[in-house]
Parts: sequence; structure tokens; C-alpha cells
Amino acid sequence: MAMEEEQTPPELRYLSGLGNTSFTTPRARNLRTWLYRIKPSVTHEPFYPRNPTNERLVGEFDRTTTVATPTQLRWRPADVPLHPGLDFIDGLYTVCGAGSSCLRHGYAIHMYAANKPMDGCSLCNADGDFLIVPQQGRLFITTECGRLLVSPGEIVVIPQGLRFAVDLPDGPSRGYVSEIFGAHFQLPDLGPIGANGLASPRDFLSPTAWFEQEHHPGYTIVHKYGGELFSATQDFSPFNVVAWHGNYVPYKYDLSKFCPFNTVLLDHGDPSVNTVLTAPTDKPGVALLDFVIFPPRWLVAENTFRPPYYHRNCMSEFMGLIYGMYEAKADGFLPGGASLHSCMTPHGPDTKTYEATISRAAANEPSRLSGTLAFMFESWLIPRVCPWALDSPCRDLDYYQCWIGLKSHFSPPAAAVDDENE
Ligand SMILES: O=C(O)Cc1cc(O)ccc1O
Ligand SMILES: [Fe+2]
Repeated sequence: MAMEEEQTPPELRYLSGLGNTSFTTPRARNLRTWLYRIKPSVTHEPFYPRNPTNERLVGEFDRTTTVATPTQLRWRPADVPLHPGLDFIDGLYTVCGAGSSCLRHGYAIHMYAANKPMDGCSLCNADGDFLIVPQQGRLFITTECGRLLVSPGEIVVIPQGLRFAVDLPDGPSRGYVSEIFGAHFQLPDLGPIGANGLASPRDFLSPTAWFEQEHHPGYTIVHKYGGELFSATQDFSPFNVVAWHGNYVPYKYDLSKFCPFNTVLLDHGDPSVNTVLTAPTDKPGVALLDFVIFPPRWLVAENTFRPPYYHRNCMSEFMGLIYGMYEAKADGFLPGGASLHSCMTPHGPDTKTYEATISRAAANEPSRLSGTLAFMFESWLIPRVCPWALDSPCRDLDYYQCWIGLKSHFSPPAAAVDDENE
């Protein structure tokens, strides 16, 4: 500490720490940042419940707030703007989630549709880390560590407790957000892939310090705490950090930098090979939340059904589409839309995709999947769904129909028929 204070220029009066691991967390996992501020964050009026609140935000997933359903769910994209004058805070709505922000175990999946910059206010999410996936419209995000311009095709992680404000340089905007309670995102281990591949640490970009110091009467700090919103006023901007150092910081990542691996001979690889970031549970290899992408790539497997296999398993899969078409759905899954296939709920390619795949003469030729970017938030914890998501006019109530036409292509081998007739 002594050294840091010596290095602090004389006009900087306040040093504040932001940490998100216990002091004694092992060094490799310890997260903390020192912020050199013009005025400390503590200088504000008391917190009050925010009025109006945002009733479509959930932080505790139980029977009083949400519904359990094993049904395959799909939503068409929401129109933006939903209402005139929605900023990122009011445009955010929870779709599903599991666990509890207060008990620090679980996650929430939100979407947003916003058309107004956050003006004279910032958001501090005391509940968890946000991983934001813009789908339409860039986000210009001012944080206590500096500013980041995030375009569709990029993602941004805002760590728990860091104040930030979202401006919308392109106007009406929408996208997806996953929020994790009690864990942080990290790069997946690469196992036998080796030292290179998938997302590379050098491509994760954090901002440099940026500050404003004008008097700002009535500035509002909105605090998300236990899934509920509180607000407090102060007479200065929280973006008054003139320098910082540490590893508890926001970062963005351009998904086109991802180096995908895939099968080069036969069989369909599991989607875990496309994990960009993972938030672990304390069970080895079991994710609280994996962020997985399905990027453009070559498909070269031989004698293999190349689209995703039909399956059900212990993980629950929320999917979104940033642009293009997803390889397993010929129609109905649109950019800005979403789907949810929960634990042990069967799903897979729709009838059109299946029929088109098996009738393609050159099925063994290399083919390139281009102009597409889908993603999945995958979790071991079983999600409960918000009532407004189930009742939404965007919900595709006929989703199940996309598989109803799948017919048997099995014809018993001649010998088996003969045996039966004997
Ligand atoms: O269900 C999905 O579309 C996602 C998915 C893709 C894939 O290639 C393999 C498994 C899987 O769950
Ligand atoms: Fe799946």
C-alpha cells in the first residue's frame, strides 16, 4: 500500500478498493481493483426503493415469482422500442433463472429492449456479474473503470458492484444478458486442445480510466440488490476514477476472434468445444453457466448427420441468435428471438432441417456455415420461467409443431423380416 500511495499524484485524494473475492481466496482466483477517485462513492443520500421500480426483474427464483415448466419454449424477437422512453434499466426483463442472488448461488437470464440512454444515472448490480450480448444496436457503456463501445457480435462483462451507464448510439437496441450469482466467468481449460484455441486471453479488452468532474446535482445511483431496485442521489458523477489497477474489471470480447475447433472426420462434437467463457460450480466440470457460441465454420465430417443431434440431458439450454440462421432450425428461430430447452426436455433439429440434411446428395462434401452467429447460455441448475415470458405475445405457442412431422425412416433389414415371418 505504501508504494501505491507514494505513486498517487497529489491532486488525488481518495483511494477506494473494489474486491469480489474473500481476502484469502487463492492468488490465482483473487479479484480486486484499486480505484483512484476524485470523491469517494460513499458520499450520497440514503437508498430508497426506486420509484418506479422494474417489476419484471427477478433475483429470487421460487414458486412465488416464477413457474417450473419442462415445455420446449421459443420466442419471436421483441419489437424495439417496447414503450416510448425505456432506458437499459427499465428495458431489462428477466426471462428465467435459478437459485437466489441473496444466497449467492444461481443465475438469471434477462433480455433487454431499450431506446433511451441512461441519463443522469448509473446502475450498480450488487447481485452478480452481467454478461451482455447485444443483438441490435451498439452499447456505449461508461463504467467506473472507463468506457467501452460494444457492437453486436461482441460481448461485454460488467462485474458485480461496478457502476455503469448505458448509452445507445444507434437508438433502439436489444439483446440478451446472463447474470451469475456467487461466481465469475473464466476461460475454459483447453485440455487436449493444448495451449491455443477457442478464446484467447489477449483478445479480452478492458478500458483505460476516464473521468468527469463537473458538479452534477441530482445524479442518481440505481442499486440492484436482491433483484430489487433502490436509488440514492448525490451531487457528482460516479465516473470520477482518474486511474485504476487490478484484475476486477469490465471487459469486452469480439466473438469473431474465437478460434473454433470441430470434428474433422466423423461424429458431431459436443457444444462444450465452443465454450467462450464458463462460470464454474464447486463440482469439477459442472457449469453454473457456460457461454457457448455457434460461429461460422467449415463442416467436414463424413457419414455423419452434421446438424446437432437429437438429445436431452441434465443441462438446461437457453439459446439466442445474434444474426443469420441457426443450423438446427430452418425457420421460427430468428435473430433477437430465444429458445429454452430445460433439463431432460428433448429437442433437436426441426423437421425441415432433418429432411433437407438427409436428402442432400453431397452430404459428405465440405460445406461452410456462413453468416450465422447463435449462442447458448447453458446451466446445470434448472431454470424457472417468469410468468410474463410465458404469457408474452412473442411466445411461439406452436413451437412443438416443428418436430411433429418427423417420420420414421427405419426399414428393418431383410433378414429380420424373414425371421419374423418364419
Ligand atoms: O440444442 C442445441 O441446439 C444446442 C446444441 C448444439 C450442438 O451442436 C450439440 C448439442 C446441443 O445441445
Ligand atoms: Fe441442446
